[in-house]
Amino acid sequence: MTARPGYSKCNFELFWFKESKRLCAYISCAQLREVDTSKVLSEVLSPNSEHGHAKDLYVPRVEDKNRNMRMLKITTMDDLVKNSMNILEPSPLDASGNAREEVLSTSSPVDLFLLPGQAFDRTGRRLGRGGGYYDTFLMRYQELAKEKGWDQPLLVALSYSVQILEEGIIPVNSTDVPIDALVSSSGIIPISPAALARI
Ligand SMILES: Nc1nc2c(c(=O)[nH]1)N(C=O)[C@@H](CNc1ccc(C(=O)N[C@@H](CCC(=O)O)C(=O)O)cc1)CN2
Ligand SMILES: Nc1ncnc2c1ncn2[C@@H]1O[C@H](COP(=O)(O)OP(=O)(O)OP(=O)(O)O)[C@@H](O)[C@H]1O
Repeated sequence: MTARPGYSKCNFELFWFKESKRLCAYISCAQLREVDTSKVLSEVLSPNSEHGHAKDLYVPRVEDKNRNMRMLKITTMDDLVKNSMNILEPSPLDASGNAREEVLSTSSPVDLFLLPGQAFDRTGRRLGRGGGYYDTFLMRYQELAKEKGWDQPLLVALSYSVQILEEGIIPVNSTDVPIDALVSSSGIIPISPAALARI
């Protein structure tokens, strides 16, 4: 699988991305051969960019092996340090020693999640890395949004074309949270009514 230059540029012209004010995104890991999010996230964080700091960005930090992951706010890529799995993640404290804002404790909704995965299908199945981190987190977030009466965020997975498998191959269990849309270099696949309504 080769990296595709320009991938992020074309797909993040995406309406959903442009419209989002608060997003949760993964920090891509080359070893895991994930779609690169570094360029688009640097742009989100760059004060000189077209988007400025108009968007709040929260990224994952794994807390333990018990499926606990938090999404912490970062303001610069320098907020990230490598963890034991070689994935960049935010330190719990910012440069001034203050606890970073956690998305489940904030008072406004997230519009968009950019999700990683090993494989996906057109019915919204996502095969993660077996940690259950995202499924657990997404379930918690969706419950919070329900309690607060917020719109549910759009769950968009970033995929290489070869990671999109035929229907019925990816196993699902009751805890799997389906995705709303798939974005690959060959285009956008809206899946849920929410994605179709917002395209
Ligand atoms: N970029 C990124 N960040 C992420 C995730 C992710 O999938 N991608 N996660 C999503 O949950 C969480 C971390 N979970 C992870 C779980 C396993 C492996 C991993 O390296 N798995 C190896 C096999 C390891 C082993 O079994 O020894 C692999 O898949 O090759 C990485 C991240 C939170 N952050
Ligand atoms: N919300 C949840 N509550 C309880 N157990 C869960 C929940 N979500 C996932 N699990 C359990 O965690 C384990 C791993 O889940 P799964 O294989 O779906 O992870 P994954 O989707 O591959 O990983 P990730 O979500 O981190 O990308 C499974 O045993 C699953 O039943």
